Amino acid sequence: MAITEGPVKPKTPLISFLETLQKTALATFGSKDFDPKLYVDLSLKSNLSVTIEGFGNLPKNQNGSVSVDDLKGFIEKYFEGAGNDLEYVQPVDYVAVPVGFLPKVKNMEMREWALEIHSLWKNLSRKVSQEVAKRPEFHTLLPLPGPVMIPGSRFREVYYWDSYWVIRGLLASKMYETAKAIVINLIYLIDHYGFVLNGARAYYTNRSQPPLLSSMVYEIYGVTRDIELVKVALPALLKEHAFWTSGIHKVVIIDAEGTEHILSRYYAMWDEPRPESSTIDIAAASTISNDSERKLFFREVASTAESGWDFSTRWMRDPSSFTTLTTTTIIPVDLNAFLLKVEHDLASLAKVVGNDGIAEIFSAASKARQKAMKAIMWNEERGQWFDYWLSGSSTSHQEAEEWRVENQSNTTFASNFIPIWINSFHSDESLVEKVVKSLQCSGLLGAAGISTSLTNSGQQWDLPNGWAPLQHMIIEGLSRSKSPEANKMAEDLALRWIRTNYLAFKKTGAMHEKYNVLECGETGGGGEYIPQTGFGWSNGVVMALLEQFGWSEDLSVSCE
Ligand SMILES: OC[C@H]1O[C@H](O[C@H]2O[C@H](CO)[C@@H](O)[C@H](O)[C@H]2O)[C@H](O)[C@@H](O)[C@@H]1O
Repeated sequence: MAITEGPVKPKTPLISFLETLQKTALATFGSKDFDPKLYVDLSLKSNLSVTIEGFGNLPKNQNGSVSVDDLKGFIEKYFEGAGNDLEYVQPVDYVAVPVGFLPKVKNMEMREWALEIHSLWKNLSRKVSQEVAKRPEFHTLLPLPGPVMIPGSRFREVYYWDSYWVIRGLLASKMYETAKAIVINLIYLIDHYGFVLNGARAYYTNRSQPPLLSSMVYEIYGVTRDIELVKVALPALLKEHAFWTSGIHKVVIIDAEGTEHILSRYYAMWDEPRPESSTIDIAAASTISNDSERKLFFREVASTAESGWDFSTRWMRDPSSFTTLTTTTIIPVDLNAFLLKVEHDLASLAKVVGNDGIAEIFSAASKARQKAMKAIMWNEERGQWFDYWLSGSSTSHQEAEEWRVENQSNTTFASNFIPIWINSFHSDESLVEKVVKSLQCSGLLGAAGISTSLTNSGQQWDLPNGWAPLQHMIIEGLSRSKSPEANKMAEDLALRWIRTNYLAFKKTGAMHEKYNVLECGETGGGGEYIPQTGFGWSNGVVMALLEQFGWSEDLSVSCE
């Protein structure tokens, strides 16, 4: 199904120019080690018009390149370095050894390692320079009211869903003020843009990322009992819920019994190449000759980025062809599980501030979504929830569609197990039993944890990569159920993941954003990881798992 309609956000003049610069840089420097994002993260030293004039004066070759010296000189003269508009800031609540730090980690070597990771928060902590608010048109970085934790590596700005696991780690580090400041920044984004952006950059204003803000507030409240934070967050969370459950994100499905269900999907307000990956997206679209089809493809690319799973065969009609991305026509299991969690959280946070009316509305909403997920996504024989592929008799995103058994995907991904993270699923013992069996023989489990998919496609969200956030949610869900078998599985998977991170850290001196789950201690592919800086959500997951499970194993034990 091709959905042809949908809003598109305007592009800023600075982004348009930086994309031109990015293209020129690729033609000039070549593709080896080329990172397109670097160019859209630069900030101006002088007015854009002066900069464009300076660029126009560079002698150009026919292929669009300029001389390497000319381009280097131009960039130096007219731009501040990428990331220079973010300042290092010492977190106010950082202490080298927090009181009550990871009480279950008794082993001295592991404690030292955990303290080393804890100390990495200092390296990832940033605040947006005041220059950004003074002259926003000079920057693609967006102003924010407080300090943030960035993922690290090439990601120089705060990210939405990464922040959830960063916060879980900060809570283990007893850095409650830093955790709250991140939430306040995300609320600020909702106040200004109507939703939490993918990340705090002007080129991310066309999409969000998996909605986990309510979970951040819920976790912080659980530890700090800070009612003021809940009061501030609630109106923003209500706005965010509306963003995900109406308009372009809303999908209506009529089940086999004729009951209508409302679910959600990813849908970016963008139909051009992503500025941070413009050269890559243009190359990917080179086989598409038709303009409107190219626009559809670019929307699918941006919508996949909204899913956080950029990229995976999960979203492709033909796993061997990237241009068959069709994310907007898929009802994703994980997105709907996250929204179910938002609804549960809103019900309980509303109660915290004494608003029983809102609590009732969201308690009813959560029941409706849980029912919808059962009717549309749950597969009793397989013991998993599956993404649902819309068949799309229409090009509108508002019309109801009838459920068809053949439209339920039958491909296993780690996302099929994410609902087990949600209380109303993991409290159901017979359901947990089925899910545990299914996960056990899913083929996703390896020496180093839970793989993301079974397809070795070369895409970063496919085999052989295992990602920290997915491990954490599945492990946490299993550990919270009453089933001893599920608890045992959770502990086993947690230790596999901790060990993988530990061995990789010893080998490379760095935390990585993903690991090869087939081999323990492997670092996984892609990206550049700078030793001693850590990677935000990976640090957070390890800290949270160490807090929950401790470490009782002999470090010399191998991964078999
Ligand atoms: O630069 C390309 C893409 O990078 C981001 O995606 C990846 O990193 C994020 C930060 O750690 C993470 O949240 C996401 O799940 C990763 O796939 C960015 O989010 C994309 O929008 C962007 O196009």
